Amino acid sequence: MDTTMTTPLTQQPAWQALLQQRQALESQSLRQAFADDPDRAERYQVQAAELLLDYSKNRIDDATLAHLFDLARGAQLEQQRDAMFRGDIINRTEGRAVLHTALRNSRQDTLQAEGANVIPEINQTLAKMKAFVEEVHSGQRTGYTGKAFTDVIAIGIGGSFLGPKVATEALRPYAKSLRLHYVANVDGTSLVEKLKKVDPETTLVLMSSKSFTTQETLANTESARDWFLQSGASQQDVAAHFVAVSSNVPAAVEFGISADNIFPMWDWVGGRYSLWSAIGLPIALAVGFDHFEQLLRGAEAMDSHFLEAPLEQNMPVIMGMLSLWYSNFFDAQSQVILTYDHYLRGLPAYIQQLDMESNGKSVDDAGNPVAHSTGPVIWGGEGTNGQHAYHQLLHQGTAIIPADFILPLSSHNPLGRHHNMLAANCLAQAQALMQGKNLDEAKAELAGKALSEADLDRLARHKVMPGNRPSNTLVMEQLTPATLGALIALYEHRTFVQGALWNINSFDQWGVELGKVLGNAVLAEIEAESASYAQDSSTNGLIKLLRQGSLKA
Ligand SMILES: O=P(O)(O)OC[C@H]1O[C@](O)(CO)[C@@H](O)[C@@H]1O
Repeated sequence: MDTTMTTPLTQQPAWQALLQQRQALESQSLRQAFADDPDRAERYQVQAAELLLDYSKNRIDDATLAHLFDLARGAQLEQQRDAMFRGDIINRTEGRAVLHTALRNSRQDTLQAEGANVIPEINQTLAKMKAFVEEVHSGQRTGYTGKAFTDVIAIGIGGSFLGPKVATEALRPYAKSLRLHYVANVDGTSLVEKLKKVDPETTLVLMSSKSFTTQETLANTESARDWFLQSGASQQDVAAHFVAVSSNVPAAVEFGISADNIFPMWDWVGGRYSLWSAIGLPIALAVGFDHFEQLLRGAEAMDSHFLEAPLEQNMPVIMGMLSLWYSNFFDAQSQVILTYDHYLRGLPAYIQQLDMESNGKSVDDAGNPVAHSTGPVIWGGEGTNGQHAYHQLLHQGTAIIPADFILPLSSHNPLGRHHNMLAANCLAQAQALMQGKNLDEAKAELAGKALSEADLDRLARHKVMPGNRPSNTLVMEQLTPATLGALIALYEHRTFVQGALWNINSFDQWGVELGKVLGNAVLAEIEAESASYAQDSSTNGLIKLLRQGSLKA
């Protein structure tokens, strides 16, 4: 089914209504809205898959929400969502289905995509992963000298790195004894520093690359293999220590990975949506296959909610529409993810790739320039650290930066009052953003200080906080494999919702290609016997410096 929108988004009646709504809300005070309506928090709250979203501190009212859902219906969001889950070719620039949801689908035996039933091969791969993880954990599978594995060097980049790394960090309380070390960057320092910590006899090298063409991952794997061979191991021993995950099995075999040690994935899984596939093998090695399965089940619970809940009570839809509301109607150029759990410290970087590589597009499905802004800059970090850094700008900067606060109700590490303090900071930050501080309040704070009227007025102006700064608060009882799975799936679907509304392809990433091609040409120039200096003058000058290794002329 072609789900391409017939009426462009900006020409839909709901878009026009939202423009007016934006004007009407200009004078809205969120602080006043809470004072006027004691039920506001309860009304603007939704629960799904063991997560609770409080979206009451947003620049919305009932009319705004109604128009946003109208806009979603006008854009055929439900039909587009169903097309994705069904396995239609919705990544039309690459001619691919988009079926990360099939990877965590325990309800169906059959799902046809790109001409084949994908469920049996998913299940076979899960079974192969399970067996492998159990063999490593039990010591049945050992290194070439018969010693049990103690460490895993997991090599991959982008989607073949961020998801596994973030999940491994987040699920640390569930960790088994294997130590995971992630290497992504082609900077040799990254690999060298990790290799210093491990013993080749007890180290498994797990390379993940969907394409098996990624320069960084191939270079790191080759260097890891050199390190292994230089330690006294033979070429034959490589088979016991090197494992690959890839959709390009022939390339992995050609690289020298034993066919038994290759875990397949498929074209219909986007890299940044792939942690649910064999790309998640490092997660299963870190925390056990049972916990990996719970991660899948948590994501599946969010999938069911996304598929079944009416738009008005649909968590990913609400979050996606709110995000669009600020991007398109408040000119919010960035959004911040603030995790109040140390184990979730890597999540902002994960969501950054997920959202920015998906929705950083400027042409629509037909290739025409979009008439509105698309993906915002996503950034963030862990609370409370950010409160002593960039929160200043969130509170008093000139830009509106919508924030997502993420908080488990209890900690895996109860330590005195620490969790209460952490949680209080989280709640207070959202409250401060929402209510702000007006001039009268700022002046009242200064009353009694020995200040002239002029100085008091000047100082008070510096202390004013505009308030009305929107945020969501996402809460879970505890960070578990299931709640982590639901949380990540929530952001995947939020990303989808926005891409669907904007009528862009959230599943390709052509923008990363040019740099790769130019990088090869520049590398050839740096390494050439005699450089031709055929680039622009800036690049030529920098190549010259690199070849010299000196700043001297
Ligand atoms: O898994 P691969 O094919 O090595 O790709 C790694 C990453 O590189 C990208 O293609 C971008 O260059 C991402 O989309 C992907 O997650």
